[in-house]
Amino acid sequence: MPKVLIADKMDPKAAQIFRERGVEVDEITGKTPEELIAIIGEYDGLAIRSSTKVTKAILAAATNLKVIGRAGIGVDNVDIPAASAQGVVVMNTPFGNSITTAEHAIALMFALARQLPEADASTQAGKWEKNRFMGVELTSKTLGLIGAGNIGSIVADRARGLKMKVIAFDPFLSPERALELGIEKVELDDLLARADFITLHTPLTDQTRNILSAEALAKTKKGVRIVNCARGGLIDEAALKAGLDSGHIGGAALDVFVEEPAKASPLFGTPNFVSTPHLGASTTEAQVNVAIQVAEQMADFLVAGGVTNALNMPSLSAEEAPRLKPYMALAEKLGSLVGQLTHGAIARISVHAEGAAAELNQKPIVAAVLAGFLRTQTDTVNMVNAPLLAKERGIEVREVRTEREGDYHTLLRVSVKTDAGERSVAGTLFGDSAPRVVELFGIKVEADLAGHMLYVVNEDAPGFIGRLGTLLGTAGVNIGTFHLGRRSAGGEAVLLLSIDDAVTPELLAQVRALPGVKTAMGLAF
Ligand SMILES: NC(=O)C1=CN([C@@H]2O[C@H](COP(=O)(O)OP(=O)(O)OC[C@H]3O[C@@H](n4cnc5c(N)ncnc54)[C@H](O)[C@@H]3O)[C@@H](O)[C@H]2O)C=CC1
Ligand SMILES: O=C(O)CCC(=O)C(=O)O
Repeated sequence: MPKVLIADKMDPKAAQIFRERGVEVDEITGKTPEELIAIIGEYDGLAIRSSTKVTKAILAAATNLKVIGRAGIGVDNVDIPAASAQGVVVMNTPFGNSITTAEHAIALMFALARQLPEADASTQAGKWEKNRFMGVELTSKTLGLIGAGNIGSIVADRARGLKMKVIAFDPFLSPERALELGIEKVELDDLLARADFITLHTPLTDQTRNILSAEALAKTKKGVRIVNCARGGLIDEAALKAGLDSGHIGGAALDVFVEEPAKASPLFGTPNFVSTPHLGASTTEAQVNVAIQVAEQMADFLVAGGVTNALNMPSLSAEEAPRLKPYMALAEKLGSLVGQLTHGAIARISVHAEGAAAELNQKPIVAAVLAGFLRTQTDTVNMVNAPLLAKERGIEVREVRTEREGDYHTLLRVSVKTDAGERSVAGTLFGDSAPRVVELFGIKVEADLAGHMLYVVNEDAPGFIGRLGTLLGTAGVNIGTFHLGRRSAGGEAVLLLSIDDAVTPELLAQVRALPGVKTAMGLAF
């Protein structure tokens, strides 16, 4: 039974779903990295929010880990390249907390417009400072969105309901989508010059880090009010403090900080500064949503092989998974076969799906071919890191589909291009489930690829099979299955034999010494 660790506080629905789906679950929150390292080795899955930082060191100790599920959107607390390199799938829940976070941005906008936190503190301190707190209306003001994805779009919708004019800077926002959202797409400088309120809704990337730098803040309208519910690091905090102190910035509300947890900040205590401790996603509704979603996604993966919302692997629904499973087995075997039979640098691997195979999701099939192929070179490869490893090794990967059936109802062909040219192997599924190789470098065969195998290429001549059989019998090698194919009578022939034990170097030397043998190799699947 797969075992999952819930390492951050999560709605109890998550644990309930894991159990219902046959996944054992431990909830151990608030651990230090060292404590997590000590226990992570026993888990197949790790469910987190934003508190747990999944570093290289934690991954190195996570020897059984197959999936990390982030109950939320941002995955900047997970070292995704390290997870991918280790073959661990990383999933998030991209929509479950968007409305909640958008509402928090709107709440903070109101808090700034009416100085609600300061007015509250003053009133509860018995001061009744009615004249001190003069606010502004949101109606007719210009809201500048930086980032108009899921959350930005919801903020835009709510702001339009509040009769604000919404402009947005987002290089990836299409004019059609802007029109649909009823917002004006602008350049950043234009937004800075026109916005009365600015809210940020982008991930933290090299392009967005300090997008509100000292220079950008200097271009804003005097009195601008700024809200960041996305990620710390989008705003230069020192420049923000200077802008608030000088009065150029009329107010700022941060839910997120460069350093979290933010227990001390020069911004704390600054007039017109409002802060919350990364509460954007903290509503009952959002937490139930993300807990259910992350548990279902992780259970789908661990129990049925379904992949949803993965950041480092192609999607594969739990419904598709059973249909794809035999194809993935075939793809891995074909990849492994060409990997074992090919020497030297590989320039390209092409995966060609024909007939029924062409109707399927090709991404997992291609990843399985690459994993099978690369496993002949490294042990640490799986479907998650295989495309990355192939890229690192300079292998071009091609995907081809032909829906028309050829000789077989369904066929996968894997071709490798090396300095010596291009060669291919092909396989089909018998009864839609049993993988069989049906072509080996242009020679028709029909073999299951399983266990230990002896591969021999020889000149087709009478008596050869008898001599080989005698040699194997004398060497005490038991033959399980025997598959034969030839290019033409008297031409090149190929033999694939399954045997009980691994082929020894001594046996190979004897086989290679038989008259007519061109190549002999031991294979393992
Ligand atoms: N405070 C909190 O508790 C929460 C924070 N978040 C954060 O909110 C942010 C936005 O989330 P979503 O809207 O779901 O993400 P999304 O991926 O749907 O939208 C992000 C938008 O940013 C845009 N973008 C990317 N690079 C840009 C650039 N250089 N300049 C301008 N725009 C750029 C993208 O085109 C996209 O439209 C994420 O960082 C997420 O982690 C999300 C949920 C809760
Ligand atoms: O889980 C949380 O409280 C933080 C949510 C968040 O930042 C996100 O989903 O990106």
